[in-house]
This record gives sequence, structure tokens and C-alpha cells, in this order.
Amino acid sequence: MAALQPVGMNSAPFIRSSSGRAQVFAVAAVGTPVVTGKGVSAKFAQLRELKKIALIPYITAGDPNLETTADALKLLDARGADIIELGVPYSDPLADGPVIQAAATKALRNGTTLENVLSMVHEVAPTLSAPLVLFTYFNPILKRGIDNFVASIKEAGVSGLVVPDVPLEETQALREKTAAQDIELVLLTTPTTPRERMEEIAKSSQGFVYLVSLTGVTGARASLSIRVEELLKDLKQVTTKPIAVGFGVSTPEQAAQIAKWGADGVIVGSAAVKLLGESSSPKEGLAKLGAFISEMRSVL
Ligand SMILES: O=P(O)(O)OC[C@@H](O)[C@@H](O)c1c[nH]c2ccccc12
Repeated sequence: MAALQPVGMNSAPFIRSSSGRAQVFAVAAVGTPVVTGKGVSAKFAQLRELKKIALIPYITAGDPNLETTADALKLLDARGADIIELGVPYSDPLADGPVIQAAATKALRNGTTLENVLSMVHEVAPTLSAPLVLFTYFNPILKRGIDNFVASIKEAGVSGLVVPDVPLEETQALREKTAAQDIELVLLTTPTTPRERMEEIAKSSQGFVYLVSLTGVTGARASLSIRVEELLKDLKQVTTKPIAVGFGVSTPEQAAQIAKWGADGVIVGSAAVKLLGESSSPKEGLAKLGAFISEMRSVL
């Protein structure tokens, strides 16, 4: 697959000064503020207090089937995922490599839709301690209408949203709608994002800033891009928001290295999707996914 530079990630954003998200603080008995609440930024604030790095797995909803996705969400949560990215399968996932493309095709073929994903989320989200960040391309949002889409994901119990291909001119409307529903819109910056654009993205992103580690599509890589350390430094100069690094991460060593370089979170998608969806049975896929997440957890 040709290495695509996803439009949304490059041209995105985000031309707005962000309004900080209200943190819900409960003062503990000893008086130190303890962050509560299910939001993405609340979770990062908790982790910062605990000096922990966020482990953020991504899986595609409906691969191999929605029932297994529900089990996988609970399993990821139980094995220590701090935030979970859940992808809505789409027919033209331009930013995805072969593993997630195949997962989306399988999910669509077995009848996965935004509707049945959200009804599953509605059941499962209240049982999780990890906030859910929904991943969708822009088209499914347009099909449903931005207002309706945002209201539906809020009702389902989603805390955050990532739309990798949202066109620049649509970002303002989307962000206003998500903010009004207390959903955090996470924005992405890539190695080719110009500095001033990176600053705008960092200023407008909510929850965390998604630092895409490499130019190209999602998919496990044998080694990390040598630019990650420098990209993290650049981003840290322009924002104090949490920064999570994704793309290509597939081993505990890579995750540990990213944490050492100063990331606040590590995102793992294709490696998790492959284990879950390409095993001989859902049961085996869940077992492999659980073991993998525990391994990743052990180094962060
Ligand atoms: O699969 P990887 O290389 O581990 O990268 C994370 C990625 O899968 C996940 O964050 C994601 C899935 N689909 C996307 C589309 C664009 C940006 C990011 C994503």
C-alpha cells in the first residue's frame, strides 16, 4: 500500500485556542487533589499524579465480531489499558495499513455498523475504568449529521473522538459540537506537519495530542522512527498537554523507548488488532490479546 499522508492529520488543524477542559477534582482526605471523572484528560491527570505512562490500545469494532469486541474492551481494561481507542469500521480507511484495512473489511462484511457499535458501547462503557476514544473517518459522521453523531456517541458513553481525515474547514463545527457534549476531540500531528500548524493542533487538541510517529499508514514496524525523540521535544516546547505516540509500535521494548523519550502515552493498534482478529478463534484471539497487553503494561 502506498505510503499515504492522511489529509486530516496533515492539514488538520486546528485553528482555535483550546478551552481547557474542566477537571473534576475530589479532594482526598489528606487534602491532595485527586482527579476523578471518566474524561480522557481526567485520566491523564490521574496518571500524571501516579507518574504512570498511558497504555492506549486500539481495536476495530466488529473484528472478528461485536460480541468479541465487547469482551476485548473488558479484557483490555482489566489488563491495564488506561484509555481504549475503538475504531468504527469504514470502507475506505486511507490512513490504515493492511492489518486494520482487513479488520475493517471483515467487520463490515459481518454487518458491523455505527449503530450496533454504539449499542454495544452503551452496554460496555459503564463497566470500564478506561475512557473510550472513538475512532472514525469523517464520512460516517457526515452521513449521520454532526449534531446527531455527537449526541449519539455521548449517549453511548464515549469520552473522546479522533477523526483522522477531518478537513480543516470542518474542524471548527465538529469541535464546537463535541465540546458542547463534553466529548474531547483529539487531534493528530505528523512528522511532516509544519511547526506553526503543529502549534495550532497542540493548542486545539483536547484530552491529549496524538503524535503520529512516522509518515505513512498504520501498521507494526520492526523499528521506531528515529525522529520520534526529536518530534516529542518539539511538541513539548509548544504544549504542556499530554502527548501520546502512535504508529508502528508492536513490542514492549518500543513502548519502553517511547516512554523514555518523554511520551505521556503509547498507542498500539495493528499489533493488537492482528492478535485479536487473525487467531483461529475469538477465544484464542482474546487470550493472545490479553497476554500482549499485560506485556506492554509491564514496561510502562
Ligand atoms: O496500528 P498502529 O501502527 O499501532 O498505529 C495506531 C493506529 O492503529 C490507531 O491509532 C489508528 C487506527 N486507525 C487510524 C487512522 C489514523 C490514525 C490512527 C489510527
